[in-house]
Amino acid sequence: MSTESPLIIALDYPSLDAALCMADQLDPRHCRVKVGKELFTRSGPSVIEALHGRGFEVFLDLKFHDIPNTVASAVQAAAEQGVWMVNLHAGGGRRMMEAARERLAQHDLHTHLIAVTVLTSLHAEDLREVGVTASPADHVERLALLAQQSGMQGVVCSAQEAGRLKKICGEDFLKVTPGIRPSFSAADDQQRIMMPKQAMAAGSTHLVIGRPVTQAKDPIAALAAIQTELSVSS
Ligand SMILES: O=C(O)c1cc(=O)[nH]c(=O)n1[C@@H]1O[C@H](COP(=O)(O)O)[C@@H](O)[C@H]1O
Repeated sequence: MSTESPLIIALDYPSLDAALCMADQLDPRHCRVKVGKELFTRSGPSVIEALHGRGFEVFLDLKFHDIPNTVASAVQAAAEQGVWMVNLHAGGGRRMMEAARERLAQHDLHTHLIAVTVLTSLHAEDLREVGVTASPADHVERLALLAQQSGMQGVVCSAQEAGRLKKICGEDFLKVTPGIRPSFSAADDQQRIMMPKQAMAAGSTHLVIGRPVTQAKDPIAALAAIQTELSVSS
């Protein structure tokens, strides 16, 4: 089932049962879901099958980063499971991204392929420690341009960079933004954050939201509050 909603709920749970318990409270007409490293490592492809069976479009977030052939094969494996979106790290470089893109084309697979730029948990000092002297915004811009030239359909970035990327990469280039924090939630381990409505106004095309919903006392009330905030015009 396809949806117009920009919301992607991160099912960061330690078991298939816990993830499906949450999914069963969600409506695939109103959001997509994301399966990440913990859940996939524990449950394997069966979680994807179960979510597809419930009508959800799935973003498989395994952030591949390896030599070109290995990443291309992993992306193919993900796409063959019918996921809506899969990601890799732009830091893996042009040849890695091109190999993944070409592999999908060779097999006529239409999964959205996007590249992670600078993780939303990082700030300038973290980048300096790994030898990157550029600001997070400049490094995101550099990686996003490289991702676009390498045939990616978009990037994962923070909403703080979405406006700049809209100008330089265009509106159609996807800006999938985690680090979304409604007024009622804590930042947790995220550094470059923004509120949902502001993120959409800045140019995000999709909002990834995990703990503000999944760890809320009443997850469905939290999600409803976010949806209301998004639909109220300013
Ligand atoms: O690729 C991602 O989804 C991702 C990239 C990034 O830079 N930052 C980031 O938080 N994520 C993921 O987005 C989700 C954010 O979850 P919350 O911080 O709980 O809302 C987690 O599943 C992260 O793994």
